[in-house]
Amino acid sequence: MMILRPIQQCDYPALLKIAHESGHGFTSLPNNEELLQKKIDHSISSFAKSASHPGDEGYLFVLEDSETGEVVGTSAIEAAVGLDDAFYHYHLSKAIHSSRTLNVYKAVDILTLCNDYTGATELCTLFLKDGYRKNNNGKLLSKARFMFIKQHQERFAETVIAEMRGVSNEQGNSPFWQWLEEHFFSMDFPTADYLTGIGQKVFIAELMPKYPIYVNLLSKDAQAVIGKVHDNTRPAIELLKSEGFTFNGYVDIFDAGPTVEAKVDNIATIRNAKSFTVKIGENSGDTAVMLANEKLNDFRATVAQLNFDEISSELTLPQAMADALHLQAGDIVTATRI
Ligand SMILES: CC(C)(COP(=O)(O)OP(=O)(O)OC[C@H]1O[C@@H](n2cnc3c(N)ncnc32)[C@H](O)[C@@H]1OP(=O)(O)O)[C@@H](O)C(=O)NCCC(=O)NCCSC(=O)CCC(=O)O
Ligand SMILES: NC(=[NH2+])NCCC[C@H](N)C(=O)O
Repeated sequence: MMILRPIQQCDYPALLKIAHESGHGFTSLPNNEELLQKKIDHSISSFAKSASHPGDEGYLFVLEDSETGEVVGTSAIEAAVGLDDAFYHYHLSKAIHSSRTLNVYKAVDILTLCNDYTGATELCTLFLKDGYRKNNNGKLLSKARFMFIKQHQERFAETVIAEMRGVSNEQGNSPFWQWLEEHFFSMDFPTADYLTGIGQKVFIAELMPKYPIYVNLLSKDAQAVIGKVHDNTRPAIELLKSEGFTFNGYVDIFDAGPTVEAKVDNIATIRNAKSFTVKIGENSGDTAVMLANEKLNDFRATVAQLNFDEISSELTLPQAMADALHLQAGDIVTATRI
């Protein structure tokens, strides 16, 4: 069984390995042992804390193969971004340059530096090991976060965003960054991304062009990747689109990857998931169902093929599955088709 749960101290070696495997542009998992250890500590204290509104909490989940005990993936939620450091985006908008007299009409795209998503909840750190990219594992990692948000809405903001990894190659060259580097910085993309990941984002943003940039003045290669995702990130953005997330013109200031957004009440899993009372017994069906207990620091979620009656107020779970989800007969489980 694949079980999603909050990260624990003993997961440190697995997290270090994932930080290595996730590669360039995966900002939230830099190869920095001290920072990764801090992330674990911060997550454990966030799950343990009582919170009545979104603050600086960060919730880091891991996916464990219960048969082998191996940790094969991560996903995370930042309760509110930009509350103690500035959180930047470029916003893509249009300006019309027209002259009736000369019969000229031109619509030009403009990138403007902004902090519009300050206070939003951010989904991040979605990564699944190669051999495990099958059997709904990616869906579980991405979507179980919405069950957690549904159960603890007071801990999260009304707007939920995700910054998707933008285009860069294996060596870590990003066409958008290339242009910035040439004109404003003397630092490569992996270094800028690394500094952001370890929290030195403000220092970099100070060097960014402050005034709006006309997109048609950028190199053709830079223009071509604005709002485009890294090939490996296509499944991640598809998963969010299936939940109702949309692109509203906000892009990353370094690689121009798109940020997608949804209002919490419009997220499909949050709308569709329901609470059921657990019954213990045999259940062999063919509906793929995502299930989660309703605990905080003992949160557990999985996906299983079940006989699933959405109208009923009860859901029958085999003993082994109930055990893996830390549930007993009579407990409440959140469930939805996946
Ligand atoms: C993102 C995951 C975890 C997703 O796992 P899987 O690859 O197993 O997912 P999947 O179930 O196969 O695919 C999910 C959906 O995307 C569709 N899909 C897959 N590949 C596609 C492609 N090339 N183009 C269009 N759609 C595609 C599938 O058909 C499926 O939709 P249907 O079910 O409809 O068929 C993994 O790919 C991964 O670890 N990627 C590398 C790391 C990465 O770039 N992570 C995102 C960073 S950005 C981030 O972390 C913020 C975002 C966030 O936190 O959510
Ligand atoms: N445009 C970017 N590179 N943004 C960061 C993308 C990666 C992802 N949001 C993370 O958690 O690290």
